[in-house]
Amino acid sequence: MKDLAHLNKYFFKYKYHLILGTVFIIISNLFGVIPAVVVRHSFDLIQGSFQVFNGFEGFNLQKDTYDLFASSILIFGLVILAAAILKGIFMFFMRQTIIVMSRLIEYDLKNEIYEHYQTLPLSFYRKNNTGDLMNRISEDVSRVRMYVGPAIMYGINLFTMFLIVIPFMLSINVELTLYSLLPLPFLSFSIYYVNNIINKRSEEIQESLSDLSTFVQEAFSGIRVIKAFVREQDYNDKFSAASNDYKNKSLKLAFVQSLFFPLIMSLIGLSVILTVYVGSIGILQGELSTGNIAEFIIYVNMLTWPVTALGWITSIIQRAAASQKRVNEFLHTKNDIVSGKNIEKEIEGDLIFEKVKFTYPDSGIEALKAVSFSVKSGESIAIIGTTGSGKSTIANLLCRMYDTTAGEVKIDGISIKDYSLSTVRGNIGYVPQDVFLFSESIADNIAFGNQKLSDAQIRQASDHANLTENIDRFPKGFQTMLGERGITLSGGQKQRVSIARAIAREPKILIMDDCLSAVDTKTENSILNSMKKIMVGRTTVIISHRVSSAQLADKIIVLDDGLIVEQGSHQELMGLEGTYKSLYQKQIQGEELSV
Ligand SMILES: Nc1ncnc2c1ncn2[C@@H]1O[C@H](COP(=O)(O)OP(=O)(O)OP(=O)(O)O)[C@@H](O)[C@H]1O
Repeated sequence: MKDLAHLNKYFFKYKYHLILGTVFIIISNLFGVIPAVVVRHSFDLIQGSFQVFNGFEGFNLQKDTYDLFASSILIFGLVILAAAILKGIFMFFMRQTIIVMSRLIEYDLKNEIYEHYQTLPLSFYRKNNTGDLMNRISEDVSRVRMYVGPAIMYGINLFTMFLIVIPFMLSINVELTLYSLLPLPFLSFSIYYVNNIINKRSEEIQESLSDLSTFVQEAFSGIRVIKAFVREQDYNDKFSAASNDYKNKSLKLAFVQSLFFPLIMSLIGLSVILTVYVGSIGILQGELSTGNIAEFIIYVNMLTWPVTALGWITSIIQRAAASQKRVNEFLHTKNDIVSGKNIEKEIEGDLIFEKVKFTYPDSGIEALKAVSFSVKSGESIAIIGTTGSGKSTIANLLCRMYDTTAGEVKIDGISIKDYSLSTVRGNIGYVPQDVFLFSESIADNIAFGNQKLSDAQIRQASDHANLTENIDRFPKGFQTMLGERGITLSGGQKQRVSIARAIAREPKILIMDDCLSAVDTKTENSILNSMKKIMVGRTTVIISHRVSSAQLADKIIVLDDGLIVEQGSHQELMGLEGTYKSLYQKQIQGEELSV
């Protein structure tokens, strides 16, 4: 329950909604009681009037009595109608305040979570899968909304209804009150119990449904492989099994749900029977009138829904607390990538790695072991090495996605940890190894690096990435949509859009993480050559498997298992007769063979 305390700040923010809502609930309940009292008077009036009416048998006064009686009943009817309308109006206001408040809190909470997600480091995203992140911001927030809206509303309703109705009942007859209220706690408990079973089974269904969706999504994303390996029948069988599981769970839920209403109805019926039975004894003893019984039946009906709601509210609160606990777990996750001095200044692009060690926190893999190198601003450096040697880790540390385990990364002689994150990342144009393009137009994907770009600037960035020629071939050119609703670019085209995006922001430091692996060596060289123009005045870090792209850099470092094994210019490394040279020869031979 203490997890729900996180929401108190929102109740405070929307206090006027809450206070007004409570007032509206009280007023609507008062209007709910009026008909019961009027019904008692009507019943008693009918009974009394009949005796008078019969007493005037044969006299003219009999008609007058009848008229008086009819007009009184009409007035009572109108009062009941007016009370019902007013109750309805105030119920409308009640929902317009409390349910609206819950929607506002839901909106704020979603924004709070989303904003917080964005501050969290990459390591957080490695640990938690996307489905989980999505669930907490959608499913869990919806459950929490059920607490801040309906549960609060029906909770206040229950409380005020009891405070208003019970004294009325007690003032008429204590014994009748006790008997008619007797089944209600059972009703509440049964609803709580059955509701919990329903929730548990619904969750199982939800899980089964999400398994089913994941299965279908994966099957159709990989349809090419399934068809190529003739695995359709196998997948059909797997789908039927998953679908069957979903069906069985749904049937189990339908069974409990079928019990739900008969259970409520029989307990309510029991209350009414007890009221009529005990009330009739009261009438025989002359303590009660028939009007009292009618009035009590209305009171019992009025209390039935709030009492039913009690069980429901309890299980909503329990679920909301569990959901808020999950939400809080993420909200309390702190971003450990914080700035010491928050320096914000123009940077030149001098890079220094000083005995940098780095171990990935989640896997414990030591990716870099005392790596030292430096690059002057405006120079280019190539990082080359076998897979898993730690090349991308260097890029991650430069973008400050992670902090070093030991040693220091410096930009312009100042520790990267002292700059504000936006200064570091705002000055870096990063082309990641795994290209990610948004489902937007090509122009929007390129301009992502700098939202204020003109069309001419977008075209220029695309020229530098050797991409324009390809784009001009699409009928809609730069406005061509990408992603599910658009076209699919080839691997090499995607990589070049990603390069254009990084160039477009005119960064001081450009990091290209193996981003030309999907183009052939010839295209790679022509891209790198055309990029030479834009590399002027920028520090460029080229991470690659290929010697062909490395040799264009002013400086090359060769990594092996987290250690720098060679460093220098292409000429110097060729002179060393070491790893670089043998890699060079192997790759040149490979290219010659493939020509
Ligand atoms: N996010 C991560 N969490 C845990 N371990 C990681 C993570 N990223 C990389 N590693 C591990 O760190 C080591 C270095 O990985 P890195 O990605 O830097 O290699 P790389 O040289 O860029 O390889 P490649 O050329 O295949 O991209 C590898 O052993 C890898 O398994």
